[in-house]
Amino acid sequence: MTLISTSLRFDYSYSKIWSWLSKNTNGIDDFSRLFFTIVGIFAVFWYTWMYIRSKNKGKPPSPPGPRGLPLVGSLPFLQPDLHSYFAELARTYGPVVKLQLGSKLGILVTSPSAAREVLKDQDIVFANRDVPVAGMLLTGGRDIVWNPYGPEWRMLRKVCVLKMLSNATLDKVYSLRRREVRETVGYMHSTAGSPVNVGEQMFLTILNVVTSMLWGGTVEGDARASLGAEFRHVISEVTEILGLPNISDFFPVLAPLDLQGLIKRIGKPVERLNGIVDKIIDQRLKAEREIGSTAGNFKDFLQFLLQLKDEEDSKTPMTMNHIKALLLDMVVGGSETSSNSIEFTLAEVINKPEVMRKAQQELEEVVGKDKIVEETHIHKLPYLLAIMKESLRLHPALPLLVPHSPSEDCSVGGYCIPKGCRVFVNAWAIHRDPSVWENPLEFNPDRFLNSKWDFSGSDFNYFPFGSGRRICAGMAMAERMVLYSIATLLHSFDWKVPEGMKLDLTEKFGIVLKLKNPLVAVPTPRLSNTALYE
Ligand code: HEM
Repeated sequence: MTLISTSLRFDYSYSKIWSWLSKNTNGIDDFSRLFFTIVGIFAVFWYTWMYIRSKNKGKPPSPPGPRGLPLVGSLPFLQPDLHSYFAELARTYGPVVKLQLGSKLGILVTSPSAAREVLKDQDIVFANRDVPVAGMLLTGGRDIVWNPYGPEWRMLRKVCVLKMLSNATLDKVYSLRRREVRETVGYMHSTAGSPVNVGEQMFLTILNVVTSMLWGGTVEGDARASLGAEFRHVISEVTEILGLPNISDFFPVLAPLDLQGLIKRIGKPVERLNGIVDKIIDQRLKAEREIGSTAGNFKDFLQFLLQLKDEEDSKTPMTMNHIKALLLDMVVGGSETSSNSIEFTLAEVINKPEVMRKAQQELEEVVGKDKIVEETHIHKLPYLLAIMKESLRLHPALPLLVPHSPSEDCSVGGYCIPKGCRVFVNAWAIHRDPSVWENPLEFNPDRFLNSKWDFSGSDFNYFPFGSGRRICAGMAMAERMVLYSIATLLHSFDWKVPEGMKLDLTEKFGIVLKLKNPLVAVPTPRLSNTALYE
């Protein structure tokens, strides 16, 4: 009986659907039409949901995060200072946060244990980059910074870390660092009593060191000075644009429209940078043709790289494009990072006169007031090292590192992290975590005296140079250059802000963190013998 009535009901329903679907609208009942539409939609959703559930069975959940708007996600809510905005989101949602940025998924990592999972436990999985459109324009993604993890990246990194920026090579080119730092001291002495734009001076110093290491023999005299000023302009333009959220990255289909005009804006400085590097390489090749190769005696990195290219005996040969990309990495990656760090350090020290006194006292004991600082002194200056560490804790040059990207689906902090997303490890926020650091916002170098923290990236409470395979390739050079410069500036001068001006330590986010308002300070010579400033 039940079977017959069920079958009759089914036949009845079936014929209703059929009459509706076949548009046989004779006597259509609006109610059943609506009913079957809803049931149909519900069935589709239900099957889809069951399918996704069965596929995701056993998979960890997605990280929590703000809901965002349809299509654009959280893009309209991004704030200019991404590092502090991301830290705020972490306070609301936890150490692993999901942030939908247009069609791209961003993952924010803001705890030492989650950072360890990304940079150590799953180092290889996360060793890729999500290359921004602007980064592609700069080097075609073929340099160390943007190259995916693989043989090409390994070859470039080996050349850079083991040959060009190794301690042994850096020792060989100390005279270049010394010459540039002494020149800066001489300039500051000649204008003593007047305000100095510290960041600008230190940028030129570092840039001259880096470029003399790279191609020192080629560009000399006035050309070198004007090249320095031009480089500063184009490099700060490039790093500024690299740090801006670009709609073309979040909606690749819209990339050709360049809606914010960022690609157009970065085009000019990139063209100029490429033009300068091309010209320098051409001049060198011409000189080698005319005078003959100087292979054998180490002259500079360009000579070394051209030699490597000619040898071409490895499986991953060095090409001219690689050489250009490496030179650009050194110039762009090495200059602003170091000079901004020196500027932040000096600003913090000026803000704390007792720290300046303590550092100068240490310098007097180790160097004396009748000699100049040499790089060999820096290993004997523990308080100065503590000052550098504390400055990089509060103001890490790359506050979100260079974003990493996983090569496969994986999990972090118990959450599912999909392949290809953009992972921001917020070193800046971790360095200010009150559960790790006492009075985290206070500049207090003492916390690093006799401490276990170093720059090796083995402790995930403190990693200003990153950690793991993608750790900074120029760490050895940065450490020497920043310490040597700070030691020399504090040994040679007393520093104060100009009368009537206030020291402003506000930061401005960019791929490289900077002071919002450049540090302008007045140096007063503190060594009695003027010969020590020549
Ligand atoms: C105070 C100065 C510096 C700081 C704080 C710093 C910090 C960093 C950080 C945090 C990263 C990213 C690590 C990651 O993604 O996990 C990085 C990458 C890099 N840095 Fe530095 N850096 C500095 C100076 C330099 C210098 C002087 C050079 C070269 C002359 C340099 C060359 C590079 C390169 C090539 C990479 C990319 C490494 C890769 O992707 O394999 N950096 N740096």
